[in-house]
Amino acid sequence: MAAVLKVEGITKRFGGLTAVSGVSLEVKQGEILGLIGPNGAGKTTFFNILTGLYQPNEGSIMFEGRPIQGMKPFRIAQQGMTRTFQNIRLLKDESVLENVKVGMFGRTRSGLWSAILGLGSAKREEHEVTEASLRVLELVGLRGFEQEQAGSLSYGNQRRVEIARALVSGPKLLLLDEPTAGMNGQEVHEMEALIRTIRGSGTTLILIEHNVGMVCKLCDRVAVLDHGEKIADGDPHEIMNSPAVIEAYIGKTESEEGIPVA
Ligand SMILES: Nc1ncnc2c1ncn2[C@@H]1O[C@H](COP(=O)(O)OP(=O)(O)OP(=O)(O)O)[C@@H](O)[C@H]1O
Repeated sequence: MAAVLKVEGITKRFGGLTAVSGVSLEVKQGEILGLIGPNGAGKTTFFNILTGLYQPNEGSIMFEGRPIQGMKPFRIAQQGMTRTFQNIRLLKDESVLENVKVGMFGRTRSGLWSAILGLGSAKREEHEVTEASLRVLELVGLRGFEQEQAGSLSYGNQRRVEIARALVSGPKLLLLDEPTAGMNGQEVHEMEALIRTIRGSGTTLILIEHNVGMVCKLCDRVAVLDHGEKIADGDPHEIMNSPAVIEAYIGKTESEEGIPVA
């Protein structure tokens, strides 16, 4: 399988703190890659670098064979890499439909003046954006909710709106930052099914997730960050049993601390 994303030697420093240190990673077409690690390991910083919010101090990023460093976030989204955030970021007073349409910002061809003057091309485009938004709402299971106020939806459904917004432009690679954070068991179960549906529609995914059970069930491969470094990359079940990964999660081993590890 071809690599959709190829990251080599990415480092990001904040003053004296190295949040991401020499990380290399490949993501193949059609796979779900889990990105895990303890709190503060550098996972979100890594997403922020991929999507252009932060510039790395070192390293290179190739997306579909083209370098994307230095591009602004909206340009990277135009290239086909979109994301959701750990904290839900919706226009809570706007309708679900309007929130999803925001995901097409920068993708439309008609200029501001055609829209203001009500020209036919702008109207056609508006219709296409609405149709695309409704299709993606169907995919995430929210058809029928399009006129609801986004802020009035349940937590789980607000996350679905965020995902719909990230999907409406038809990305090749979707980055999900803790999509099940704060969800109950039923919502987690539904999110797993949605992620499978998204992959089934041909989108490659990287998933930051603390729910290890879900990672094992869903991901084809898992990469582990600890203190900014990639300490493992491979089959989810093998990774979860790796001593280095167990130690990263539960701290020092009994040989160092004299405390039996449960
Ligand atoms: N803008 C910033 N300025 C300074 N330090 C930052 C900044 N962003 C992140 N950091 C630091 O970089 C380190 C990695 O943070 P990051 O949020 O990437 O970790 P994480 O693995 O996503 O953690 P969590 O699982 O808790 O979300 C942390 O020590 C954090 O405090």
